[in-house]
Amino acid sequence: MTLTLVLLRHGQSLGNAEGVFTGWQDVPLTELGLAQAVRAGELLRDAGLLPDLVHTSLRRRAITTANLALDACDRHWIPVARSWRLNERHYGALQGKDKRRVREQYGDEAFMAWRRSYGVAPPPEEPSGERAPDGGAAPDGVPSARPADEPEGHGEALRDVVVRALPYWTDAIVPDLRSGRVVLVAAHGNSIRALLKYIDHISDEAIAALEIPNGVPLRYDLDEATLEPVARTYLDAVEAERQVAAAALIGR
Ligand SMILES: O=C(O)[C@@H](CO)OP(=O)(O)O
Repeated sequence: MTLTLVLLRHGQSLGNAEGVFTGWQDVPLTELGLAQAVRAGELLRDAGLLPDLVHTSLRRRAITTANLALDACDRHWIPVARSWRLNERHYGALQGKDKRRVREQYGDEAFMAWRRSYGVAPPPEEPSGERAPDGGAAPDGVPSARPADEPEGHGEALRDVVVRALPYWTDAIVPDLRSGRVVLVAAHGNSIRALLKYIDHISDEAIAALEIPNGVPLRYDLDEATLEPVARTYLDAVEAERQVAAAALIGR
């Protein structure tokens, strides 16, 4: 017997479209992102892969994506759980900064180490009275109240994301999987990379090459006893591959 997990990175966000480091900032989906979210639900419906419950981060790009996808496959009513532990990696001082400018200023090596290495954390935020303490203000400057159980964010290496996401995997997601239900996790590029680092035993070096496309459901069949992956499938492999290839151009 296998257990069924579906991982879904949010559709294209405003930060993605503008080439800006987003992290814990709470940005909306673009028109393309909204369409990708609906398409994700249609893919789930067409594959007969209907989630029984959903876990999301606390950011609207993941929550909106889950809502639209679930509506498109008539699973809008399923139970939902949310946690800051599924949030995007906190990008420290880089949040809100233009990726191309950061790459030009600090060079390719630092740019890629901050974005894709396992152990290198982005530079810490400068203390400033004008920003929300969690960097959670939307780009238009409207502050967003921090959810009650969300700690103040600091720049995180992917390693830090693994450390804070794993308790949620073990205590919240795994029990739902073990109950035999199809579990959807709607999250972010780097929080999904963190989960896959653990689930797929990806080495610290190899994780640098892993890119997660926007809005393409990724199905994992896990061995019931060991939780080892038996199969992994993007529901639209062509679109996933197209986006992964395009990711090489981010910041260029
Ligand atoms: O800006 C971010 O928060 C992330 C995800 O969009 O960017 P990157 O892909 O560079 O890690």
